Amino acid sequence: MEAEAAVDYLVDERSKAQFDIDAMKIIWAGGKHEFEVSDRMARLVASDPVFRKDNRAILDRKELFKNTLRKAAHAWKRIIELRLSEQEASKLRFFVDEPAYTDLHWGMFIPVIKGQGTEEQRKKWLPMAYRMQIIGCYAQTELGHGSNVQGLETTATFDPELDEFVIHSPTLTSSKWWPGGLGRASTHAVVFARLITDGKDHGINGFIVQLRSLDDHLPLPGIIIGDIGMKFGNGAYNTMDNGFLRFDHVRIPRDQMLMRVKQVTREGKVVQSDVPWQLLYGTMVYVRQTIVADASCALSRAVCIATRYSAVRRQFGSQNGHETQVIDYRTQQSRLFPLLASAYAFRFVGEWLKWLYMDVTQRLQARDFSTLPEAHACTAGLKSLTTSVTADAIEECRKLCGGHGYLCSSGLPELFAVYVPACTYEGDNIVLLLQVARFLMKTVSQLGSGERPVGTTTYLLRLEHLLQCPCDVQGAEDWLKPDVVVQLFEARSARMTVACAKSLSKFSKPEDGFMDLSADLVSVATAHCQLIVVSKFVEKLQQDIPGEGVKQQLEALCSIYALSLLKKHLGDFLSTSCITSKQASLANDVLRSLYSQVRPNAIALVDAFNYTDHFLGSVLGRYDGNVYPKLYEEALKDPLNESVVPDGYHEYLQPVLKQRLRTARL
Ligand SMILES: CCCCC/C=C\C/C=C\C/C=C\C/C=C\C/C=C\C=C\C(=O)SCCNC(=O)CCNC(=O)[C@H](O)C(C)(C)COP(=O)(O)OP(=O)(O)OC[C@H]1O[C@@H](n2cnc3c(N)ncnc32)[C@H](O)[C@@H]1OP(=O)(O)O
Ligand SMILES: Cc1cc2nc3c(=O)[nH]c(=O)nc-3n(C[C@H](O)[C@H](O)[C@H](O)COP(=O)(O)OP(=O)(O)OC[C@H]3O[C@@H](n4cnc5c(N)ncnc54)[C@H](O)[C@@H]3O)c2cc1C
Repeated sequence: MEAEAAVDYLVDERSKAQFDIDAMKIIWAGGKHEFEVSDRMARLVASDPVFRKDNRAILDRKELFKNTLRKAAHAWKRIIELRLSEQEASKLRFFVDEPAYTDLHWGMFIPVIKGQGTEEQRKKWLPMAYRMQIIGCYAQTELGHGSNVQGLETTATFDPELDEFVIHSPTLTSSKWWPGGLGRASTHAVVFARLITDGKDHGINGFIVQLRSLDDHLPLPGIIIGDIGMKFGNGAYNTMDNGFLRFDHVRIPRDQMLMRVKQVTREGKVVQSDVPWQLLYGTMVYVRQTIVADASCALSRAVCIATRYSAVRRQFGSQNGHETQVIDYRTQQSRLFPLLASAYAFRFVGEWLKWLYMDVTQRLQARDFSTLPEAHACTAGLKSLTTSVTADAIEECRKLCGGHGYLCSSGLPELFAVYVPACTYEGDNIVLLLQVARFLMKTVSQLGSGERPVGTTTYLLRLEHLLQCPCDVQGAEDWLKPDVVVQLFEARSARMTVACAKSLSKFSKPEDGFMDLSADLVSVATAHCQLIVVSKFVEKLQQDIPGEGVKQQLEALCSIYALSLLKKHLGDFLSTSCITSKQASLANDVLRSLYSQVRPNAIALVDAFNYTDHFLGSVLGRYDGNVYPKLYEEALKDPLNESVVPDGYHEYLQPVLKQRLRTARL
């Protein structure tokens, strides 16, 4: 095939932008320093051949896993050689873009020891973990128990004679099953097990258990361990060694029980410290918060691919002598631009959630536990909302790219396969929304008792007003007023919450009500979480936003985010009498004009994510838009194209063809 000169097919599109893209890049990254670090690490990874990833879909499992080990080791070598900071190292791992045991080591094993260990335990274990002299994972889920943490079966029985715990898997269903990094790589795990002393069950707790020898990596006596097998998709999450683990009376010293929440004395007495027992779930709160930030990355990545390709792809019609760019179809815009707006919305809510998490952590250190329930509800709810939307959005982006979106070289199938388990891990999304609903029902039920709602539920203090207030939209332009929109989302959430609370109160046993009304409770929790995202976007815009035209673009995206939600959940808004059908129709008109406003800026708005072609891993999303020759190039790399006549022709194709010839002669 003829070699084509490097042409930037998207130059025209970029010249249409009406805002300062460099300023937007900094807003997206969360600051100048963050942008600089992220940009440097992305380039570092992209320029290193060890980090190539275009062959993942065709490697077999063993090659794939070995390759991941190689990349993780190389990443660690670079981190040491370049003396990277923790922030730089974590960005580097992010841009390597391959699930690996290191995610669990840095993302859960270290945080669980930090959060649930005593100072002595932190001093002993963390330095080894930071230097990667031990590799750890987070072993909570069992074959028979995932969502219901209190139902775990693994036991940790105290033996006062030897001052040790005996860790045991009493049944098949108590086998640990799923922990990432467990199957092949980890030397240690924090294992969640039932604490038993003197025949009494004290509920679950974490224990540091060594699994494999530090000399030859063989499993230690009493440890039965392996990988749970292939998961959804080619490549994708199969680079990760999710594992199984059974214990046959494995002994560990008493001081390997993580003792910040509960302690066991030398005599076997259990002492509960004054921190809330829910801190045992603290690592999950931490990770849920990072998953929200990660959702905006995955979503923006898919949207970047679909937007660039939509500007390159032409079908039907006539536009300056060419067919029409598919991005100019209203249907394409109405599917794509709400996703672009959601990417920005999730970025800002993720930033806010990080702040909330830091705030609750500082308060906990100062023994103020008052905001813990809200932090749990926000992290659980936003993890659920953002991952569900992102998973659906990646699939929508695949469809927005037509047939070529289904090719692995589009990057979308693998992104989807890697991303969808986010709806399940760190808490099934429905189970987590039910936690939010429980928190909302409790908040509403306590309103009369003088307990003041805090943070994101403060709007419930204006319940009387919100239950009656009409929507202040008279003309289309009123839909662009942030206070009008926020109040509308508050009214919808408040009305749905109260309606559900009333229905619940009719049940003599609250648990029965929760079972019966659980589908409605999930809708209530969703409405509350959407309110949080809308209001955090609006709050972001009240800050100083530097850069020509940047604020205007973000205002348009914020309105698109809110009004497209309104359109999608119109039933909620109409059935709670929050708006009239006339107002709904005005909102639809405004959405159309907002799409026109965003259209010339669409390419620049996705360029602001600053993704390298290496990270995007997509022929369709290439920065230069040079899609067609590169699709050919990728196709020719497929192993099937290595020979002109396929392997198997002589055994299986030729005989069939010959047989058909004979039949034809008959
Ligand atoms: C593609 C490239 C990859 C590169 C990666 C690079 C970067 C990635 C960046 C970010 C992503 C990060 C990580 C993701 C990556 C990979 C994933 C890998 C790992 C996944 C790990 C796991 O999945 S670990 C296992 C997780 N398991 C769960 O989440 C279990 C869910 N279940 C529960 O949490 C609980 O069982 C429960 C909450 C559902 C119920 O609890 P329970 O005690 O039984 O009952 P109650 O409902 O009665 O609750 C009692 C009270 O406690 C309150 N509460 C509950 N939870 C908490 C909490 N966490 N904090 C505070 N309070 C809590 C609850 O509200 C009740 O309070 P009240 O009594 O007042 O009502
Ligand atoms: C890729 C991946 C990586 C993982 N990594 C780890 C890890 O590193 N460490 C670890 O410990 N675990 C890990 N897990 C396990 C994960 O945390 C659990 O799978 C998750 O918490 C969901 O639990 P479950 O599998 O028991 O689902 P289940 O609870 O069995 O869910 C099945 C269905 O039942 C529904 N359901 C359950 N309870 C209720 C309820 N009360 N009300 C209404 N509906 C309900 C759910 O909505 C779902 O539709 C990982 C999982 C995956 C997929």
